This record gives sequence, C-alpha cells and structure tokens, in this order.
Amino acid sequence: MASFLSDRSTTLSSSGVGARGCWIASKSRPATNFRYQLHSSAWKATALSPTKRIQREIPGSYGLPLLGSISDRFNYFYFQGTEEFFRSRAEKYQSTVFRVNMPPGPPFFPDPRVIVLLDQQSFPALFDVSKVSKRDVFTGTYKPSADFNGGYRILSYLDADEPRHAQIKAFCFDMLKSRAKSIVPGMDFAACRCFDRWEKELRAKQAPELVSSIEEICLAFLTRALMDHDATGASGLSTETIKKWLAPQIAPVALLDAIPPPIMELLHVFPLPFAVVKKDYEAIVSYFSAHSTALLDLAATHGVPRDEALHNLIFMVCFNTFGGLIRLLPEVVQRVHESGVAKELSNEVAAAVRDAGGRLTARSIDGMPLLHSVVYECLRFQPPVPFQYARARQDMVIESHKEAFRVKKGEMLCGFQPFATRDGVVFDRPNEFLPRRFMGDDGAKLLKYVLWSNGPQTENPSVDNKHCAGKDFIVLVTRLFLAEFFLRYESFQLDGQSIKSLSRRSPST
Ligand code: HEM
Ligand SMILES: CCCCC[C@@H](/C=C/C=C\CCCCCCCC(=O)O)OO
Repeated sequence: MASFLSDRSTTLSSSGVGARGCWIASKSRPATNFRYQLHSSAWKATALSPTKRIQREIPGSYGLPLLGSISDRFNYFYFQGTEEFFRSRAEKYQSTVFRVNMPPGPPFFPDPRVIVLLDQQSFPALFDVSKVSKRDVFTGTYKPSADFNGGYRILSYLDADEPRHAQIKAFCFDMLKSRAKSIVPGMDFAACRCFDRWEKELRAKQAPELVSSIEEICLAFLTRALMDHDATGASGLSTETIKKWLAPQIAPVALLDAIPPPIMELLHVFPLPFAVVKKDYEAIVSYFSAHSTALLDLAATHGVPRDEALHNLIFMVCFNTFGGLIRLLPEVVQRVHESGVAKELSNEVAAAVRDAGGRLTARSIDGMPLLHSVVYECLRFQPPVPFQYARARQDMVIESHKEAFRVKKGEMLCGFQPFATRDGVVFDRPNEFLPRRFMGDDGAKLLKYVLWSNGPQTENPSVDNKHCAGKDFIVLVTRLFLAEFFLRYESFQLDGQSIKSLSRRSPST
C-alpha cells in the first residue's frame, strides 16, 4: 500500500505573499516549500468509496486541561507552524481525522477542543447543515463580542435554521444582483486610477507598494460599485480604519506580523474589548449611514430592520468582502508572477476584449479560459480563509479516505482547508501551482474539489445553506482585476512586496 505521507516532495518554490506583507495574513501561513499534501494518488483506488467500517475511536488527545491547549497553540503558531502542526499529527495517528486543540485558548476562550478534518472525503461534512450547526462558529471556537457589530448577531454567525438567516442572506443576494451593472465600471475606475499612480511613481523612480495599493483598489471599487461613492476620496473612510476594526475580531486566531509573540499570546487567550476600536467603528457607521439609503431600503423589503441591516451591510462590505479580497488579491498577483503566465494571460485578455468589440465586460470575461483556470487554481492552492468550523447537531459518522469515525452530538469539527484542496487523491501534483489545471472538460471535473467558499465550486449558495453569499461575485471580481491589469500590461516584475517594473502592451496587439 502506498505510504500515507508519500509523494509530498514536489514543491513549488514560492513565497506566500501573506507571510511577508499584509497585516491580516498570518505568519502561520508557511512561506516556502508547501507540503500540505497528505495522500498520494495511489490512494485513488480505495478512497472516496461509499462506506467504511468504524474500527477505532478518533485518534488524538487534548492533553491536560490548560496545559494541552497551551502546548498545541505554541506548536501551531511558533514551534511547528500550521503545516507541520497538522502534518506531523496526521502522520503520528495515520489519520486525516484526529483530535487536537485549536487557538484561541483558556481562560477567556473556554473550549479549544476540536476534531480536525484534512481530506476531501471528510471535509464536506462541514457543509451538511442538516447534520451540523454553524451557529456562532464563523471565526472558530470563539465569537467576537456583538459590540463590534452594533450589538447584533450578524448573518455570518447565524445558523441556517435561524429565521433571520434567510432574510438577511436574501438581502445580500439582492444587493449584489441590484448592483451587477456597477461592478465592471467600479473596478475599471479603481484599478485604472491605481495603475496611473503606479506608472507615475515608477517614472519618479519609486517602487509602488502592492498590498496597500490593492487595499485602496478594493475599498474604492466596493464603495463605487455598491454605493455610487468613492470612500477613498475626501469625506470618506480609510483602509486603515477598516483594518483596525477587523483586527481584534480575528486576533484570537491570527498571527499578526507586527506584534511580538508575548503580546500576541495575550490576544490568543484574552479578547480585546470593543472599546479599543469604538471610534473607528463609529467612523465606519457614520460613512455607511450617509451612503447606503438605497441598500437599506432594499433590506427593508426583505423584512430586515434598518439598523440591523446597516450593521450587516458594514460586515458584508468591510469584513466579508474587503477582508477577503485583501487576503486573496495580493496572493493572486504573486502566484501569477511566479508561475510565468503573465504574457499568455495578457494575450488572452486582449484577444477576448477585441472579439467582444473592444470593451471589457462581464461577458467578454467569459472568453478567457486561462484566466478562469488561474483564478480557480489560486483559490485551490491557498484558500483565503484556511479553516471552517461546525458543531455536530447529532451523533454522526464521518469518513476519511480510509476509515469511518463516530462523532458525538455537540462536538466541534474544524476543517483545515489547504490540506483538503491539496489532497493527492483528487489532484495530480497537488503541491504545484498549475495555471491550466482547471481548463477543458477534465479541468471542469475538478471544480467540485475547490472549497474556498465553504462549499464546492460547482454548487450554489442559498438561503438554506451556509455557502458564502459572495462566491460568484469574488470569482468575477478577481477575474476583472486581473483582466484590467493584463489589458494594460503584458508583464511585470515584483521585488518582494513592491512593483519593480510594468511593461505596457502596445496598443496594436
Ligand atoms: C475573498 C473573499 C471571500 C472569502 C475568502 C469568503 C469566504 C467565506 C467563507 C469561508 C465562508 C464560510 C464561513 C463559515 O465557515 O461559516 C463565508 C461565508 C459568508 N460569506 Fe464569504 N467570502 C468572501 C467574500 C464574500 C463576499 C463578497 C460576500 C458578500 C458580499 C460574502 C458574504 C458571506 C456571507 C454572508 C457568509 C455567511 C453565509 C451564510 O450565513 O449563509 N463573502 N465566506
Ligand atoms: C479577515 C478575513 C476575511 C475573510 C472574509 C470571509 C470569511 C471569513 C471566515 C472566517 C473568518 C476567519 C478569519 C481568518 C483568520 C485567518 C487566520 C490565519 O490565516 O491563520 O468572509 O466571507
């Protein structure tokens, strides 16, 4: 039988953008030599089979009450890092399902015990809302105080069976639909303005900074596209204000670059009070109150009271969308740079736009198969949100590729996604970034294993599930961002987090 951990030597020599730049990305995302893969393709014969026998209890241990969680947390963040943390345990237990403590920890975050899921067979258990509850598990084993959200339990924290869930999610879908026509012009405005600035800076022998530029693009794009206003202008809102509000909400599970470990450890056991960002949130509320009348009217048609809708809207735009995009887009730029597909992408974008009459539209994007594949491969290779949590509603059975395990009602499941999306049973050369992986009929068959949105890429979010409401929006926006870039440039050079050079396409090509 093939070794459980075999075939994990193929690595892409790359560096994770998150590890070096964006504050919000954690150092726990490994910078080089990704080895997330646990299974080789030799497992294909036995894996994904319908039923297996329950032969043993779920392996792993939580250790002594306080000490076990401290030891696991230190290994997760500092001594081993996330990849080795999970990989070494999977090897020790010979299982992709096992028990361990996840951050944050006691005394102020009381229960860190989870059952980890690391393969494509077990991971979808997290999506079956008939068997698992997603109530208050959006950020993990803890939930930030509702003070960060105007006192409301926001949509992302609601279980699918809570009545408000369907109302607010329907509002979210409707908002995206009602603003569909503004998405392309919104990105065009924000991206082109930024590209003009980059060129000016390069002419002045300065090196434009990638991550902060992308943050600026995202905020300008989102507020233009959704509210017909540019928050990055005067009387607006700064990206720093939004990031300050986001930080304490994810600090319990993140490794923030700028913070020394002893202080960070405090954040992993003690929630920062809302008071530290109260002023920032007030600025955000004031901005959205002034610019979201039409969207709040729309929310009212779904039965969502205005004030609750306002705080949900802020969360959708600033946490879900802005927070997600500023993790995703720098990573995308880095991957495209390293994989050497810039010129081909640029040719593909230019040809499709020419064929569609010379304008970049949502429809012209359809004729860009390499671009589509590259975006999916980015989302597979480094899912922007690495973990998803869910609590068993009832006693249930979870299958890994080789075994079945009994899970008790109330136990917490934690899927660590990069292992599942680098599962060698379903993906060839899973640790390599292959720009063409999702092209053609065979590529399309792999999309069901792309899980970044808390569900398979081939399925749709609905008011009855917990699949990300922005799934299609994010894929479109990422394509649009790249298409804008490659319509103007045919190649680029990065120097760490800075843009070293940009070469424009000649207008005739
Ligand atoms: C790169 C960007 C994004 C990423 C990586 C992302 C990822 C996710 C993930 C992993 C979840 C599931 C969390 C859980 O385990 O419960 C989720 C849920 C959610 N996302 Fe996103 N998302 C992104 C953008 C968006 C956008 C653009 C919107 C809407 C405008 C959005 C709205 C939501 C909502 C409302 C939920 C909760 C769904 C529900 O309650 O049924 N997200 N997202
Ligand atoms: C700031 C992150 C924004 C993502 C928005 C997206 C989904 C969020 C889901 C859960 C929030 C978890 C926060 C991620 C912390 C990552 C820490 C790490 O890397 O180890 O919204 O739908």
